[in-house]
Amino acid sequence: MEKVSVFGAGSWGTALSYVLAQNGHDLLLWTHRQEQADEINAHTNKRYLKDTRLPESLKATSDLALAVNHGDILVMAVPTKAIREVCQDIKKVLDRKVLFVHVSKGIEPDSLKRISEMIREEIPEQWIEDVVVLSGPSHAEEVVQEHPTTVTAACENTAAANRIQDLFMNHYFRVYTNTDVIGVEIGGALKNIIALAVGITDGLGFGDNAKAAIMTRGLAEIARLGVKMGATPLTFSGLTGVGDLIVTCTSVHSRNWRAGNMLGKGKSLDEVLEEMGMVVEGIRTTKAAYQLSEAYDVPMPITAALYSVLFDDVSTDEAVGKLMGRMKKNEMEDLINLL
Ligand SMILES: NC(=O)C1=CN([C@@H]2O[C@H](COP(=O)(O)OP(=O)(O)OC[C@H]3O[C@@H](n4cnc5c(N)ncnc54)[C@H](OP(=O)(O)O)[C@@H]3O)[C@@H](O)[C@H]2O)C=CC1
Ligand SMILES: O=C(CO)COP(=O)(O)O
Repeated sequence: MEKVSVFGAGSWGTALSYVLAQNGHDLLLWTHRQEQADEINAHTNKRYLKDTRLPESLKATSDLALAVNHGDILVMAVPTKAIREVCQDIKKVLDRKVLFVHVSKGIEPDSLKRISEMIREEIPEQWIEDVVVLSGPSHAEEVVQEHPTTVTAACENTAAANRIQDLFMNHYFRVYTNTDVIGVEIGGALKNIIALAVGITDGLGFGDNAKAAIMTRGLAEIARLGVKMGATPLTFSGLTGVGDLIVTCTSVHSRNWRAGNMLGKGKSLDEVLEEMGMVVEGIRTTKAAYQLSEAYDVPMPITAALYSVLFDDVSTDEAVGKLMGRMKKNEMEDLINLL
């Protein structure tokens, strides 16, 4: 049994706490809202997981110091834009080495940092045993129904990845390991952009041909950038690459797909965000990925088209027209450029 604290009691932090509590670990879930801690201690979190009865052993607190002092493993499950703020609060209390795990999917615009890099920037090195990324095709709503789910624990330190594999693994939650932290973080973050784009094409009334086109060419541009950043190409054919792309682009649970779908149906970005009430990571990540494509000089046409819709007021019809009218290409140009 491990002592674990999870920070962030939205859909994913709560679902992972469900798994950890069921696995018999000594778990404390931190939320920044006392009324939410009270609700979780009464075994529900209806805003995020409306039909789920949480295990009796899943305890929550809004006392951050209590949560920091409780865990030998600290799991960061807040949206990307809150990672630095929560780390800064954790740093004020932390006085010993702990293993960090993060489960969020995003890249910070402007700094262009991945989440593991942000954690390492905010927490003093002396208190970090290591940082493990847990990512893969996994909607919270299905995890708490105990439907079979597979994810990856990534860390260059295989002992740390193995420890997190053991922590989460059970009969419905299967965890693989990988040493390619860059590939796992880039795949997990950038698939949200492609899910937004697929949502748009579905909202526009296009069919499965368009969906397959965006998913396949989307994966090509994610891998093109990731490899240039130092990722292993094979990671993009794994759970955190094509696996997470499939789940996010085809599931009704996906907030990114749903947000894109509303955009495709003509709603404004503000209207969409108001209606969602949950994080849509792909929007900020589109900005970051667009900046990364410029910084690394990597063509990312789908990302650029989505960026123009979200931030430059280009209509979805015009963006589709531009993508379809690009100059002729060899499908294997990335491979050809490598040889
Ligand atoms: N949902 C899923 O199935 C999966 C999500 N993820 C990733 O996990 C991360 C979290 O997503 P998810 O749980 O779904 O998001 P939700 O929108 O469901 O919940 C976000 C949670 O974070 C809290 N929060 C926001 N800002 C702060 C802050 N500054 N300090 C403390 N708490 C804060 C929110 O609090 P409040 O309620 O007060 O707004 C809420 O509890 C994202 O990066 C997402 O991509 C990864 C895999 C699966
Ligand atoms: O990352 C996820 C599934 O693997 C969740 O995706 P959404 O944020 O689009 O719901």
